[in-house]
Amino acid sequence: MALPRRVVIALGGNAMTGPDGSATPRAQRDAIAAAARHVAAVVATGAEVVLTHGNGPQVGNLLVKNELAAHVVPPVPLDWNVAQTQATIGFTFADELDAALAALGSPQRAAALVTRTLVDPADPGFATPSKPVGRHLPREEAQRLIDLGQNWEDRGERGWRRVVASPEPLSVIDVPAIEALSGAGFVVVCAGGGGVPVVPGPGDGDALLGVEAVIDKDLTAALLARELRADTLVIATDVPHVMVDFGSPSARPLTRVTVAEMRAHADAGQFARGSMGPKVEAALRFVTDSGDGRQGARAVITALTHISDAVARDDVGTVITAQEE
Ligand SMILES: NC(=O)OP(=O)(O)O
Repeated sequence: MALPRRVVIALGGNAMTGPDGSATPRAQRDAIAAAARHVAAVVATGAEVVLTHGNGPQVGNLLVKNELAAHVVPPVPLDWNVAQTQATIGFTFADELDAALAALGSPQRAAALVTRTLVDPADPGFATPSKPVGRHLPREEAQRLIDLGQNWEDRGERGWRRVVASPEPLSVIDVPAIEALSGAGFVVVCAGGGGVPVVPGPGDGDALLGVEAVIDKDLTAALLARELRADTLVIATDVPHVMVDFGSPSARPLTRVTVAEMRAHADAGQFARGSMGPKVEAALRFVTDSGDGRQGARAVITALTHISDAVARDDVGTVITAQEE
């Protein structure tokens, strides 16, 4: 297998909290330091690396702070919260990536970019909140907040979680800046939390406007990878493989699958909405939409601890390709 030239890596917001879901600054810094070492190992393979990350736990916590302090200081809209999470996670990643790269003897350094993603103001995702954010709560506490007008849904064993509007990403506005930074040798941290959602201004030549939503970062990662003409999209999660028949005696890991096989599994309802579902959808979109004359675009879904092996080898994680190779 030829080593990829450009790799986009997507990390979940949960990978940047403590093992118990703790989102204290110390827990987030420690988790990001561990993740940065794995990302630096990918850089050491020689690929140009662009890193994007989630913000589900962090942006949900900012929402709570806004609401609790609303009688003291003016609350800010959700798109501002997304930008704030890009800044805090971005600078922490830049610090930790710089250290991890230096430890490997790499001269490369990181740069974090506040990034906007265009969405359609008429997207149905605004009317039907679906993106889980923030902490899990027991049903009784969630019900109290539902009674106050919030949207919460049952997320199974861990409890209930708030859901917010989540439109489809249409275009990553700042791709030219990402390309310039990457071309100058930086490991670029960008499009965090799926990007700050923006819509066109009301008139010709008007500035873009932020809108209150949180975009799914895996779907933005697929779009970003395609717009950057990456060879490989790596979606890091907490399991080594995507499973089918999960939780049943016939459960089995998927290793190498074609787009057609993976689409059939997805259509059969194998992957949970709000967890493995968007990762699989993102992988399918990237491989399908990258079929514009380039050979070998592939997506890998695997554990964070396996990402450098997944870039250098073709037998690690769940590998999705256009056709059997
Ligand atoms: N924005 C987003 O998808 O974040 P998570 O991956 O943390 O849920």
